[in-house]
Amino acid sequence: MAGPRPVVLSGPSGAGKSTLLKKLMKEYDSVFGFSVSHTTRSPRPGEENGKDYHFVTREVMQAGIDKGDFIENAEFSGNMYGTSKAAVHDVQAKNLICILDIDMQGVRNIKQTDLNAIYISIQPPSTEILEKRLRDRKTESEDSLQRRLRAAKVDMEFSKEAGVFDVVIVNDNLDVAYGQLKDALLEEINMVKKTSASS
Ligand SMILES: Nc1ncnc2c1ncn2[C@@H]1O[C@H](COP(=O)(O)OP(=O)(O)OP(=O)(O)O)[C@@H](O)[C@H]1O
Ligand SMILES: Nc1nc2c(ncn2[C@@H]2O[C@H](COP(=O)(O)O)[C@@H](O)[C@H]2O)c(=O)[nH]1
Repeated sequence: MAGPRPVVLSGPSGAGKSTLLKKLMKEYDSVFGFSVSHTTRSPRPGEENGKDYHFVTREVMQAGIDKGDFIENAEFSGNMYGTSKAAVHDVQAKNLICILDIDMQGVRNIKQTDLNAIYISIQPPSTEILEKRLRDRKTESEDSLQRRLRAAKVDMEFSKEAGVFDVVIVNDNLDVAYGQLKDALLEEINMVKKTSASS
């Protein structure tokens, strides 16, 4: 479908993707729409089904994958995650910039599609700071935290691969990182604003 280019935000768990994208969607609520993924993990306190994720069982998720309902799916830290075709379509149908928050397997898979996305990697200043942020968030068991830190090491290397990401943002100071994210998306934001003003 023609329309604004989707934005893929990726990077280690705990790097600050959700924090940054929530700020963006708050400031530009009529410009961005979130691609609500499916996952088999349990909801965290405050997370809403259908808003943060579609929380489903493995059986339901696998059935959807087998039916061809997903653009991409991956196993991360012991759970399944995936972007359904409907999640992206629902946002694009409103002429909004679709934001996907996905891991590096998702990035590789989305790159094989015709989505023509803008790829942005959000990285932590260091593994030590990442670990502190994840621990302070208090959402993970020790086992899940260790899995996420192992995945983070691979992800931090992946972000350095030439030609994968259009922009790599180190989220040290939140306001600085947010400014960099907005700068990277300014052209697309202005395009959507212009289109909605003329319609
Ligand atoms: N620049 C920052 N400085 C300090 N703390 C931050 C910063 N950015 C985010 N945080 C905090 O770090 C924690 C992890 O951030 P967040 O949940 O946004 O990460 P994430 O990349 O979306 O993780 P996941 O992939 O697991 O969903 C949160 O508690 C958040 O408040
Ligand atoms: N490949 C995909 N990865 C996804 C999707 N939705 C989220 N994610 C990534 O999973 C991890 C963990 O998320 P959490 O909410 O359990 O902390 C994180 O890196 C997300 O970016 C998806 O649909 N596909």
